[in-house]
Amino acid sequence: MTKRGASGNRSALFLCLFHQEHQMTHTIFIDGEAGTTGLEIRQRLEGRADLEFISLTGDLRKDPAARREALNAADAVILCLPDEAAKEAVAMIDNTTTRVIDASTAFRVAEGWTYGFAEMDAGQRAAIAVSTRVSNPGCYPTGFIGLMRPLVKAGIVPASSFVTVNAVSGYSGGGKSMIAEFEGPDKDKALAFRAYGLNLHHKHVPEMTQHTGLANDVLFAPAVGTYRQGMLVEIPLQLSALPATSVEVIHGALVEAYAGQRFVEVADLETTEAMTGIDPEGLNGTNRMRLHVFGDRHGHQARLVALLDNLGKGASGAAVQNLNIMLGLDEATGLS
Ligand SMILES: NC(=O)C1=CN([C@@H]2O[C@H](COP(=O)(O)OP(=O)(O)OC[C@H]3O[C@@H](n4cnc5c(N)ncnc54)[C@H](OP(=O)(O)O)[C@@H]3O)[C@@H](O)[C@H]2O)C=CC1
Ligand SMILES: CC(=O)N[C@@H](CCC(=O)OP(=O)(O)O)C(=O)O
Repeated sequence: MTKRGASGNRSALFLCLFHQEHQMTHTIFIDGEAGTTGLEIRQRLEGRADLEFISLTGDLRKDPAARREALNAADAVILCLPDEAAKEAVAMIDNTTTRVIDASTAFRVAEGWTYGFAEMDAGQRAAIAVSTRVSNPGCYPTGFIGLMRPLVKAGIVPASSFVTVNAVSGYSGGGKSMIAEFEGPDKDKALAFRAYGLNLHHKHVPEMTQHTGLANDVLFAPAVGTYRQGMLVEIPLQLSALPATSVEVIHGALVEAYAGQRFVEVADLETTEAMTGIDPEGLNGTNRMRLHVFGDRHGHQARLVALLDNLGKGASGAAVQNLNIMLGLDEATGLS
């Protein structure tokens, strides 16, 4: 491992470039590297001989000049910042070559950005591969869109439907401030379980609605629990309110939509019928998402449930998957 300035006099900015000794090919800058999502991305990229990293430490982390220089020196940047800082970072890029993956909510329904959910459509992976601006999906939307988009596309759920989604997340979903609330000195004051988003204006509603093709805003009811990581995203469906359908038809549509995908799987109906509960932490540490269709095969109701790690397929894992795709690599490099 050697350490050098990003280029020429850039070393005056104490901009440090860490790289492996051999065949360095792609230079990566993670803006917000010290945050919850940034740290997880860095861990997943650790030890990759094909990548070199620009890293800003100390006061330089938030220094506009140092960030501008890093953003323009990198081949690819991953923004792990609050929305406003992400917008600021994108505006600082004044070249046409730096490729951007934004983990925030800022650009998920924005013109000119590609939604970074590779499995959501046959052409999405190819679109990500050639895009210079990729917005990483939100954690809850990954579960919701994963379940709902194939059903709207197949006409099983009409686009005009009024859909509700319930969810529970570990507290790492709220970033450093929520982690401090649940792990800091006042942790005893944190509720074991709390419903939130009670004003019904959660920031994920636009992307959940737009990327499923639904015409009406989704009614989103999230909650957070006293555990760090992992989530369940659930869509309750009254099948009698839909055009003739069944648990088997819904399950079949999901199986067909995700056939051959490495990171999105559909639990078989025998498995879901035997389940008496579902653990939100069940896929922690992975980039996988598992979709379940619960319900009586001859019944009139179903509960569709996505299980994922909010920091895995819901954030950092997906960001690494998108980076791999954009760099023309096997999308699973460094992921499990
Ligand atoms: N946590 C999750 O499960 C998910 C998060 N996301 C999104 O990823 C983004 C990051 O979230 P998360 O990692 O949870 O948040 P954190 O609060 O844990 O981390 C954000 C980081 O950004 C840094 N930062 C803030 N403003 C600036 C700035 N102007 N310049 C440089 N650095 C700055 C913070 O610095 P400091 O350390 O000083 O506070 C912090 O290190 C958000 O947009 C979030 O919505 C997406 C999917 C899931
Ligand atoms: C528990 C919790 O607070 N979760 C966050 C969402 C975390 C997340 O993934 O938001 P983005 O994907 O949009 O960054 C929230 O509801 O705002």
